[in-house]
Amino acid sequence: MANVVKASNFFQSTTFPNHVHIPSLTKKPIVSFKSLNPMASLSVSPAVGISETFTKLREQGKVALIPYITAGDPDLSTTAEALKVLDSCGSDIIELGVPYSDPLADGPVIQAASTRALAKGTNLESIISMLKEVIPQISCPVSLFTYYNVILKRGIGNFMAILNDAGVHGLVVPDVPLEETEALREEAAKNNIEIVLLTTPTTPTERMKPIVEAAEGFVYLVSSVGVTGARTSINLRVRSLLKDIKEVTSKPVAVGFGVSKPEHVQQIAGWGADGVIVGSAMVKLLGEANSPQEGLKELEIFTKSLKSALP
Ligand SMILES: O=P(O)(O)OC[C@@H](O)[C@@H](O)c1c[nH]c2ccccc12
Repeated sequence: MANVVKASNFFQSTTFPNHVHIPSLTKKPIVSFKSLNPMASLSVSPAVGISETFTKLREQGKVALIPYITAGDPDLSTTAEALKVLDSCGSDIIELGVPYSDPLADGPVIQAASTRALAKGTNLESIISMLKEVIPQISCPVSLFTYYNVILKRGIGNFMAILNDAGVHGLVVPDVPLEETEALREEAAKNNIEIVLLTTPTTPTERMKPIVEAAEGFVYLVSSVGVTGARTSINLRVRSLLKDIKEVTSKPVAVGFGVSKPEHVQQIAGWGADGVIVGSAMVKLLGEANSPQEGLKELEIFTKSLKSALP
């Protein structure tokens, strides 16, 4: 695995990896999801978009719980069930990661999850096939999470149309250079998709401002330098970083990286964040359990513990 660059350099990079490893893509969906759940025909009211979700939460004085899981780990049918569990446990937005062979900004937990998912043949096509079945059954919006090359490989317009057709509402692309986000936003807007952008503790103010200005849905504040992965404590600088960002925008700001305990989400909410993103801690429960059923049960218990710690 390529040596992982510091996320701070990573996010400010104006170039992205010039080596491109794209897993071999199988064209047919891995599993048909119709048979999995006899209730599959049931659908809930269509989810509203990312911005609307935050508007509603603000009116209720609530803070968004935003889990991240890697699609296809331990397998896509478990991912389908995990999305429903996360939704039923009160997640407000779900970040679903497309596994990638060179996840430079990811720590060992998500890197391992991506490797397992790719080994199972997971690709964008099989993920989209699963989402077309599951999204009508959940009430919270889904935001896809992918590295830039997955988009470029298919063409930006085609990629956005694929997401729109599946009912995806948001998109997070951690390695897209700010200078290239306009092309993404243009095609995304045609497909009712909001492009979330990230800022970090080492992003200079003069760069944070255009990022915040261009961000749609919410601003993703990366809490600490380095890669994704549960931390024992949250960087205390997040408090002042939130203040700095909120001085230049009224857009919602959600904090991610390292969040792994109810006291973390409580602390971040207390600092004025509009949302909290939890990834590795969720991915670990699902991907490293003795069985998919056990992983789903632990995910449910953990998600409920985080939700109850949020206003
Ligand atoms: O895993 P953590 O430390 O809880 O952080 C959220 C993170 O997983 C998710 O938002 C994410 C997954 N891969 C990324 C790459 C870059 C930025 C963010 C991410």
